[in-house]
Order: sequence, then C-alpha cells, then structure tokens
Amino acid sequence: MSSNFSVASLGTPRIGPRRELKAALESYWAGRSDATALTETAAGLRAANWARQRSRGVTVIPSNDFSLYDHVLDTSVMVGAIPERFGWSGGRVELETYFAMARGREGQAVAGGVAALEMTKWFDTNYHYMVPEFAPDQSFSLVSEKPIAEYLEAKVLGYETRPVLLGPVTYLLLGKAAGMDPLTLLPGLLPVYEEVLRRLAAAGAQWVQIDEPCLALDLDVRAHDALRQATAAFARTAPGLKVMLASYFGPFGGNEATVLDLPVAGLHLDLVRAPEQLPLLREAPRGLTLSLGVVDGRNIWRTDLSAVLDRLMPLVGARKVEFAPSCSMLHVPIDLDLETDLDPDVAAWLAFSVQKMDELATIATAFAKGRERVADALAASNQAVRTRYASAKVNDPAVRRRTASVDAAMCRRPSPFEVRRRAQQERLGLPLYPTTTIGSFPQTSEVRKARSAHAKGAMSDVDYDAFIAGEIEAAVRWQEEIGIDMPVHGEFERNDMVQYFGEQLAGYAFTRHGWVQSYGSRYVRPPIIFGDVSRPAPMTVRWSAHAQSLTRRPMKGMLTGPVTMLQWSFVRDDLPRAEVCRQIALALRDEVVDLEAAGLAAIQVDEPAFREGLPLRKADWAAYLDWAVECFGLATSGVADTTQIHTHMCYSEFNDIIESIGAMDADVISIETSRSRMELLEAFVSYRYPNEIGPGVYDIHSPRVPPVGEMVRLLQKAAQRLAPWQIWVNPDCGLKTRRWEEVRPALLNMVAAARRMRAATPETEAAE
Ligand SMILES: CN1c2c(nc(N)[nH]c2=O)NC[C@@H]1CNc1ccc(C(=O)N[C@@H](CCC(=O)N[C@@H](CCC(=O)N[C@@H](CCC(=O)O)C(=O)O)C(=O)O)C(=O)O)cc1
Ligand SMILES: N[C@@H](CCS)C(=O)O
Ligand SMILES: [Zn+2]
Repeated sequence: MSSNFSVASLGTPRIGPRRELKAALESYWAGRSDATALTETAAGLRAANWARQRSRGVTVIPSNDFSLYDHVLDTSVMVGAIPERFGWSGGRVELETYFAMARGREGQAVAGGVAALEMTKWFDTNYHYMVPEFAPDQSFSLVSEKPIAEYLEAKVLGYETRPVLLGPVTYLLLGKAAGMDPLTLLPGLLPVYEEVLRRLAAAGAQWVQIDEPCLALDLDVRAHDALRQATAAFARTAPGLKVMLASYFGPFGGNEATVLDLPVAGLHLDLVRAPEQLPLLREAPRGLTLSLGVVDGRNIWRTDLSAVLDRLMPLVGARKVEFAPSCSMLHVPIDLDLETDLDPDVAAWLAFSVQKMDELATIATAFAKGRERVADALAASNQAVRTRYASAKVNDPAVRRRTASVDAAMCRRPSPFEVRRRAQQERLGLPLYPTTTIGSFPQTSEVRKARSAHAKGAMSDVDYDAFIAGEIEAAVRWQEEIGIDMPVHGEFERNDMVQYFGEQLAGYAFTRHGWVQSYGSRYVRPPIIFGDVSRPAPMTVRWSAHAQSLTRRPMKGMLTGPVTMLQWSFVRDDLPRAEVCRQIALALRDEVVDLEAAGLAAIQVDEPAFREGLPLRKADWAAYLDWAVECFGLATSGVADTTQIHTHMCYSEFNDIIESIGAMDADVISIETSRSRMELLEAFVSYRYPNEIGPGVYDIHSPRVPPVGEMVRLLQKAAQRLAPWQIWVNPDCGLKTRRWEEVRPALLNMVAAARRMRAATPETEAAE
C-alpha cells in the first residue's frame, strides 16, 4: 500500500469481547484473585487488541489506550496528582492506591473511609472519568511510566505502536482546582509530559498521539496560549518524535486558527461530527499529516463507503493521510460477529469496532489501489445503505403521522403547579418531608442469576415472573414496615434502565454482547434505535400495578425519560435527534397514561442524561433545551392534576439548565446533592424553583451508611433555603449497585431523619 495512506485507530475498547476485564477486576476486588492474575489478564487483553487491530489492517496501532479503570485516572497517577487523603508518600503507586482513588477506601479515616475521586461524564458520552483534584500547591512529577512500559510491551510482541496520551491542557481543564484556574498549573505539569516524550523517543517511538478533545469546546485565549506552550515544549524537547494532535466530538470552531498554527506533525479531524471541516484537507499546511476521522467512533452504523470516497478523493491529492475512526472506539461494542440473535436485516446495517477497522482498510485500499480492488466491499456497503433507508422496518407511517400531530398543548400540563399541588395533596395525604426512594433496590446476584437463567431458557416465564413478584412483595412489605411514605416496586425486573425499555419498544434492537464501558467495571449495552419508535404494549404497568395492590400507600411508578432513552442508546443517523426523541416521548406518554389508569398516583420519569445531552458548544444549547423540555412535557402531560409527576436527575450540574428544569414543570424533582453537601441545590434556590424537590441525603455511590444526624443536617441546610412543604427526603439515586446490608440501615436512618425534621417544624410553617 502506498505510504501516503495509512489506517489508524485512535484507541480500542479495553473490556475484552467477553468482558474479561470486568471479571478480572471484580475477582481481584473481592479477594478471589491476586494482582498477578489481574495484570496478566490486562496484558492478555492488550496483546489481543494489538493482534486484532493488525489482523484487520490497522497500520497505526495505538498503545497506552488501555486502562485498568480510566485513562484520566491513569494520567493523574502518571503525573503524581494524588490527593493527600490517599496516603501516598512518593514512589510507585500500588494497585491498592490506584483503586482507592477510583472507588474510595472503606473503614479508614475519621469520616468512615476515604472518598474516591469524583466521577463525571467524559464530554457528551456515557463514559465517566475520575475527576483530577489539584491542591493549591500542587506539584507534579513522573510517577508512572505506563505509556513507556506499554509501548515497550507492544514492541516486544512485534508491534510498532503510537502511544496515546491525554493532552495536558484537556487534562487540566477536566480537573478541579478549588478557587484557581487549573491552567496556571501548566508550567509545573509540562516538564512531566516532556519527560514522558523524551523517554518514548528514547525507546524508539516515532509518533505520539496527544488527545486534546477540549478543542471541541468553546475555549478562551488562556487555553489557546496553553496549547501553544504545550506543543512548543513538545517540539523543543523531543524534536524527532512526531505529534498527532487529536480532537474529536465536534469541530474546532473558534479554536481552528490556533490549532492550524501549532507546531505538530499531524492533526486528527472528526469528520463525522464535523463534516464542515472537510475543506481543511485543502487548507491545512501542506506538510501536516491529516488523520481523517471518517468512520463513526460513537455510533454503530455501517459507513456509506462510496459517499466517503466521493467526498475525499477530490481533496486528498498528494497529502499524507490516515483513515481513522472519528474518535477512540472505546464508545462502541467490539465485534458484531458475536451477535447471533440480531434480526439479520438490522445486523447488515451495523459495524462494531472490528467491522469499523475493516471499513477503514477498505477505504485505504481504494485510495492506494483503486475502487475496483474493493468493488465487493463497496457493493455491500451500498446495499446496506439502500436497504436501511428503504426498509419497512425503519419507516412506520403511523408513528410519523402521530409526531406530526403533536401540538404545544400536548406538551404541558393543563393546570398550573399550584392547582395541581392542592389536588395532589388531597389525594395523597402525605406528611411533611415525605420519604421515597429513586426506584431501584439492590440487583443482587440472585436477581441477576434468575434473569440470566430465564434468558437462557433454564427458568420458565412462570417461575421468573413469580420470582420477580416475590422480590417486589418483600420490598413493598419492608418499605411499609419502616415507614416509607411513597414506596417503589424496586425495578427488579430491569436489566438496565434503558435497555429494559428498548427491549420492549418497536424500532429498537438490542445486543447480547454489545457491552460498552460506562465507568470502571460497570458496562452497559446501549440499545440500537434503528427505526420509528412506538410502544406495542404496556411495559411496566403489570409490575407497578402488582406493587400497588400490595399496599394502601401511594406507589410510585418509574420510567426512563425520552432524553435519557435517546442519550444512552445508539441513535439512527437518518432522522434529527429531536424527532427520534419525540417518537420516544409519545411511546412513554402512553405508558404514563396507562400507569395512571392502573391506579398509580405518582409516576417518575427519570432524566439523568438531560444535562449530558447539552451540546458541547453554547451556541447549540438553546435549540437542544427547547426540544428536550418539549419531549419531557409530551411524555408526562397526558395525566390529570391529581397524578403527581416526578423526575429524577443525577450526575448533573444544574446552573446551566435551571430555567429549562423549571420549564419541565415536574411536580417533584429528586436530585443528587449529598456529595456536594447541598451545593447543587443552590441553582434551585437562586432560581426560586417553585415546585417540590427531593435533594438527595444519602450518597449511594458509597457503601457507607449515613448516620441520622448527618442526614438531618443536610435537610436542615435544605430547609434554610426552601419551604418545608417543598422538601422530599430521598437518596441521591437508585440503589441497584448497593447491597441490602447497606440499604436497610441507611433507609431506616433516612426515615428517622425525616421524622426528626417533621417534629422540629413549627405548626405555622407546616400549615403553609
Ligand atoms: C445510571 N447509570 C446508567 C447509565 N447508562 C445506562 N444505560 N444505565 C445506567 O444505569 N449511565 C450513567 C450511570 C452509570 N452507572 C451504571 C451503574 C451500574 C451499571 C451496571 O451495573 N452495569 C451492569 C450491567 C447491567 C446489566 O445490563 N445487567 C444485565 C446482565 C447482567 C449480566 O452480566 N449477566 C451475566 C450473568 C450474571 C449471573 O449469572 O450472575 C451474563 O449475562 O452473562 C442483567 O442484570 O440482566 C454491569 O454488570 O456492569 C452500569 C452503569
Ligand atoms: N430509577 C432509576 C434511576 C437511576 S438514574 C434507579 O432508581 O436506578
Ligand atoms: Zn440517578
């Protein structure tokens, strides 16, 4: 193949085709295996990844894209940004410290353990990274040589790789530096990066990939300066080592002029998210190697290869180019060939990481040797595109008619909140500070085993249903016993809050092995929205109705909201996201109305991904927020005033979106606030949020049981800012990842905290 055309991979999934990394990590954490077993599994996965990429025609193979937990955490360890509480005193960072940073440490220090680093969303993906924490006097030093070690490990196996580093500017911008601009830390950080580059060059590396996805954000002049300083330092320190600067998830926007002026040898362009950057093939400096991200690294659709060739061929000329996925393939499942149960028509439209590499190799061959050399592959791609867009499975005229008939009145409750509130008070008769939970109770191994047995046909439908009904009954009885005012059924029947609904909706397909890392050892199988979405039958009504039949207390039904269903699925790319969201909202509207008819007085429509859906650039926010609010309203406004609509959001910073949350007009919103000690409530307070709020008082990410006094103090903080009638008492989020041994005492304490608050509220305030 002509040396002008290479096939690059910016990063590959780490988890293993059979989730080998999850098994190894969880076994190590449980003490069932030792560090040697874990590191051997990790090395095996890296070797397999390199082999798989080479066998599929990738010529620019990455190293250091692997991580035991998270690549941002790895970067913190590499540069020695290890907060004091982890007790690291220099030298090598042991696995124990690494995992303490990721997951916290139990049973030490005064407050009952050491808190993990915070975790948050990686740009607009469902991947979560560990937030770097910088002290005011933060210093950096080279603590981990992982990039060099993994480069050499590959070399020994016969692979010349391009090591991947998270760039220093993005790294700093993603971190938390109390009261300080994190970019002021750059001069201290750069020498560590320079040392890494020097060592990589000395080990023989020709290229390094520096990821600076912050370039897809609105950056100010300080960030531009930082990028200039960093790349200049790299060029000075390791002049022989070529830098491929990679940004993805969007166009460079206002950063473009700066980017084109940086002293780097290569530039990666995300041409899937930002096809408008195509002219850079002509306009970028001649000597710059361009990595053309033409295959979607965020989605699972087969690429229209002919269209890509038609677009690129007139522009590439004599330039050296690499054909690449738009971003790391971390965000897609590994291999479509493992999916034996997919509808063959749908399967023919898909490409997972392995198939994406094949596509890239086809494109490179077409360039190097002519289209006729890949005629079969192009014909297959054309056929997939044609059949997909024309398929009756994709297009449902009834759904199109229904979305076309949506009007503004369907998207808002007929009566204002004040009127609804009185009607609901009368119906529900709840005390002040009512207690509830967010929906899920522990997904014990018994529950998962039963579901797995049922899926494999080893447990009959009747037995599985009886098992789930039994779990629900036990949970409802227990909630009654401890005095939860608004119980839930526990979501035992759900494998995942998105996949469960996807499996029941028309227009959705789901996989058996299509796992994608969400954080650490927690993975999800995002369902695939391939066609117009509708609800053939009620999805949750039987379980919620069963739960309600067991108690006189008002049971809350839980559904996953339209925006979250969209965000956490692979979404078709032939229809605007807003339109797909509207279809889901209409399907959910039917479910909400059916739950009401089945006697549920409260229905919670979860939107934890509402904030995450916010586009990376501010200019695009308003349009998104308009349709996102509209879709929530569409899903929830089909009910009477007496039906209480709840929503729930976690993992969210609310300042940017508080007006839209107001516009959603849910009767009650529960939010995650305990870890920030109610700081996140401030947005609601400043905005004078008029409806009811459940600020989380129990951090469900930790096994720790919060004492009554601690929850009372949090509620008192909330009561200083909100009226007592506004406040609900609940945990931060669902309890599916916790154990009953933790949940039971924690909820007992939560109920006790609510009772103390009630007892301490003067009658005048209570009567308001
Ligand atoms: C709230 N969060 C979620 C996000 N995205 C989602 N799609 N869903 C979410 O809930 N994004 C933000 C956060 C991220 N947080 C989490 C939290 C927890 C998980 C998690 O626990 N994932 C599970 C997989 C869940 C699942 O699909 N379970 C299935 C399959 C279980 C399984 O592996 N079965 C085995 C057999 C088991 C046995 O025999 O014991 C098998 O099939 O081989 C189920 O329960 O049926 C995980 O294990 O990682 C994810 C994101
Ligand atoms: N109802 C869901 C929301 C998670 S964000 C749960 O309780 O798990
Ligand atoms: Zn949540």
